[in-house]
Amino acid sequence: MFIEPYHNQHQQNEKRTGWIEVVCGSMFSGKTEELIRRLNRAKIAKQKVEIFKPALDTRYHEENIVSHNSLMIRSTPIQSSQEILLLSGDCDVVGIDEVQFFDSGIVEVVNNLANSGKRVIVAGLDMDFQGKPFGEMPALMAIAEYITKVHAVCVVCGDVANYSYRKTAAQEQVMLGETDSYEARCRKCFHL
Ligand SMILES: Nc1ncnc2c1ncn2[C@@H]1O[C@H](COP(=O)(O)OP(=O)(O)O)[C@@H](O)[C@H]1O
Ligand SMILES: Cc1cn([C@H]2C[C@H](O)[C@@H](COP(=O)(O)O)O2)c(=O)[nH]c1=O
Ligand SMILES: [Zn+2]
Repeated sequence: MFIEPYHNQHQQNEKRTGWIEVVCGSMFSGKTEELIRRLNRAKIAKQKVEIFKPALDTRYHEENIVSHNSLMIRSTPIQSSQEILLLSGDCDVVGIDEVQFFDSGIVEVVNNLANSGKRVIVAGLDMDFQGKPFGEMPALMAIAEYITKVHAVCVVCGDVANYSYRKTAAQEQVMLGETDSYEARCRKCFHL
C-alpha cells in the first residue's frame, strides 16, 4: 500500500517540495479507488484538495469521480489541461482522474504544479485496447516521483490482468464504456 511521503521538517518555513504520483493500470484495476483513497486521506489531514476529470467522461456522473464499485468524490470536469492551472489556486493537493484523455499540455501543467509545491496525484490507463501506451501516460510516468501500477483480475482465467480487452470491433482509441464494451484480461487471454 502506498504511504504518503511526509514533508521534511526543515522545509516548514521554506517553500515546500511538491511531487507527482501516477496510479496506472488496466480498466477495473482499482485506479479510481486508489485515487479516491489518497484524496480522502489528504482531506482528513486538513489539506486543501482540488480534483479534476476530463469533461468528456460522463459515464457515471457529470461531476463526481465514481469508481466501478461506487466510491465517489466531488470533482471539476474540465475541457483542457490549462484549466487545471487556473482552477487549482492555493490548494495543497491536486487529483486528476482519466488523465490519459487530456491534451499534451497536461505534462507541463502537472510539472508546474509540482514545481510550485503541490502534491499531484494522477490516475489513468497506461495502455489502450490495443496494448499501446495511452496519451501522455508514458511522459507522466517519466517525470513522476512515485508510480503505482494496480492490477485487475482476468475475467477469462482469474490471473492478474493488466490489459483492457475491447469486446467490439471499434478501432478509435477513445471510446467510453464499461463492462458492455471492455473486460480486464491477463497477457495470455488478451492475445487469444
Ligand atoms: N475484473 C475485475 N478485476 C478487479 N476488480 C474488478 C473487476 N471487475 C470489476 N471490478 C471492480 O472494480 C473495482 C475497481 O474499480 P475502479 O477503481 O473504478 O477501477 P479503474 O479506475 O481502474 O477502472 C474493484 O474494487 C472491483 O469491485
Ligand atoms: C482501453 C480503453 C478504454 N477507453 C475508455 C473506456 C472507459 O470509458 C475509460 C477507462 O475507464 P477506467 O476508469 O479506467 O475503467 O477509457 C478508451 O477510450 N479507449 C481504450 O482503448
Ligand atoms: Zn487470463
